[in-house]
Amino acid sequence: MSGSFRCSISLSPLHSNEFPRIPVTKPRIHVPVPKPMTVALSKVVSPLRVAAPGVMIEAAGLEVDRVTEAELKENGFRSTRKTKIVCTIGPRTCEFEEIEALAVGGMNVARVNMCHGTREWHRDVIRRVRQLNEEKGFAVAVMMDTEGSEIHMDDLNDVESTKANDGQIWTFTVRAVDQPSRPERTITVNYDGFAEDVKVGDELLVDGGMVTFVVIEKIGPDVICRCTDPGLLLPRANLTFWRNGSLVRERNAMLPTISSKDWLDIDFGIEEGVDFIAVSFVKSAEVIKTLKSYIIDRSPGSQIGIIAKIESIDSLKNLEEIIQVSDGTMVARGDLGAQIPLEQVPSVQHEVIQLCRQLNKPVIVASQLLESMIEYPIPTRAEVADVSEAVGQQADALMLSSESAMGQYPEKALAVLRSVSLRIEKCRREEKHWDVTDLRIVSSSKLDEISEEICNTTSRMANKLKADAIFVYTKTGQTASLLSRNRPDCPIFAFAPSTSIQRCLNLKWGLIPFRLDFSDDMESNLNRTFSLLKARAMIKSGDLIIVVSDVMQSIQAIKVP
Ligand SMILES: Nc1ncnc2c1ncn2[C@@H]1O[C@H](COP(=O)(O)OP(=O)(O)O)[C@@H](O)[C@H]1O
Ligand SMILES: C=C(OP(=O)(O)O)C(=O)O
Ligand SMILES: [K+]
Ligand SMILES: [Mg+2]
Repeated sequence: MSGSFRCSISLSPLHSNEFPRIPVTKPRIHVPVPKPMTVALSKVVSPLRVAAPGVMIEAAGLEVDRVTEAELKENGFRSTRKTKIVCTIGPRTCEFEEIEALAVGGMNVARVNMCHGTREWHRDVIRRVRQLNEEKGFAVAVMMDTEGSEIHMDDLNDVESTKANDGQIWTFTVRAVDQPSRPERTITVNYDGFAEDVKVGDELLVDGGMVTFVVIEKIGPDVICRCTDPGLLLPRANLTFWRNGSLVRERNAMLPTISSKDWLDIDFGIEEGVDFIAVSFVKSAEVIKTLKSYIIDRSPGSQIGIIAKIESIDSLKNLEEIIQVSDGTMVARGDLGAQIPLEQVPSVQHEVIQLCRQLNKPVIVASQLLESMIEYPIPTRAEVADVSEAVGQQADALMLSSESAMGQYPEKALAVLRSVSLRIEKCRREEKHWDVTDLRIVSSSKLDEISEEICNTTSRMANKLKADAIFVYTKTGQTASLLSRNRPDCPIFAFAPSTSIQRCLNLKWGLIPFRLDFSDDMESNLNRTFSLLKARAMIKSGDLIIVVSDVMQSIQAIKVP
């Protein structure tokens, strides 16, 4: 299947919250920003809601993210957004109201990056997300991203950035330099072997080439460099070094994927009950397996999903095994682009997305999607094209990094992701792209294979019959996931018995996760669900629903009574 496709162009807006027309000649002036979901939210009044305004109570045992509920009502069933959105929480978005604004704007997963900030800072953020979920009826999942053993600069004494000019001489050192007495143009590096690994003549790339130096001399722990490509040095920026046009992987290639600091962060993540742990610089499947058994030992029955970040050369060599053992993957294009030639990044993205789909794992496309929106209120056309490509390739999720962590327009960036997703998904539906992909069998037992075939058939049936929704009653989330993998036209309402499964399903394409206690009696489950959803005006008589469950291996097509 190819990620590119044609799309007919309509001149009138399709949805009130769709991406606005962009002026062609004068960029960055007075462009209306897609309307946030707040208006729709005020309409979400249901008989089940009995507490203070905006607070959803589990009055009758059915919980759904209230923004999703609003989106469903506003856009209609088939046009509900399928592509999920991950937002990195940073200094710009860490207060309760700021996180709430992102949740209202459609954030499905909040990511904290342990590379920055203190554990206390992250704890506060995680707890605010949880509080928001509990008090306001969101189902935002939390992802903790490890620092990993990358080589990076220190935090620059807490200054926001510092400029390196052409020809200037800078010292990169592994000495512990006392902060106040640090000489000018001296940067400390976190990796002890750094000075030994580099050689005179090596190129030192900051953040994959945002600033470049050449090594001119080594004096013990100090590496003296001349700036050859000037630019801004940012706190904790990543460092790679290159020799004769190739990435140098000396002893640093032997650094453990999970450092001792990462293990402490992982303990912290387990204690705080995060939903996902994203592992930076994964090289092999082994590390994921080790982490999984560690988590099971520490926290039996834990639902924490492990996301493998594809951002190193080594991960590309072991791609399939890594994806196989992980619960999801992130195409971490930032560091990936510092380790392989930039022009190879798009094809790696395409390959990882395809492979994840085949192996039934969710995939996130990350980094620089809307980089210019750190500073500007609208994106560049090229960025919109990049987002469109990722949505067209049917990635499960898109991620904001600096745009939401420290940019000036986090909510606008989120609105752009939302509206581009809606638009491109609609194009795909109109083009009927659903019948082209041949999915390989992923199940290892005959019983699972039957479920898998049921899911494939269900999706085809739902597309052909133009069903309004697929309902899936899923105890582990697996059946829901197999449906999502088919990327059907209509939304998949996934009823799961726990809030942790509900949150984990939030990362998967097209799944609308509900928390619902259900029994083995499908008829009573259905009657109950229909009446609960009808009471909330989420379905109506006559809607065509295809129903599957992992309790009973069957498919039912039902008109809502
Ligand atoms: N917890 C935090 N505290 C301070 N700054 C942060 C935090 N999280 C993110 N940031 C800022 O947002 C930027 C983008 O975040 P991210 O993409 O996660 O990190 P990085 O660019 O280091 O890979 C970071 O470079 C940093 O400046
Ligand atoms: C998402 C990425 O990882 P991080 O932001 O942690 O460097 C990346 O490198 O693209
Ligand atoms: K990280
Ligand atoms: Mg990275």
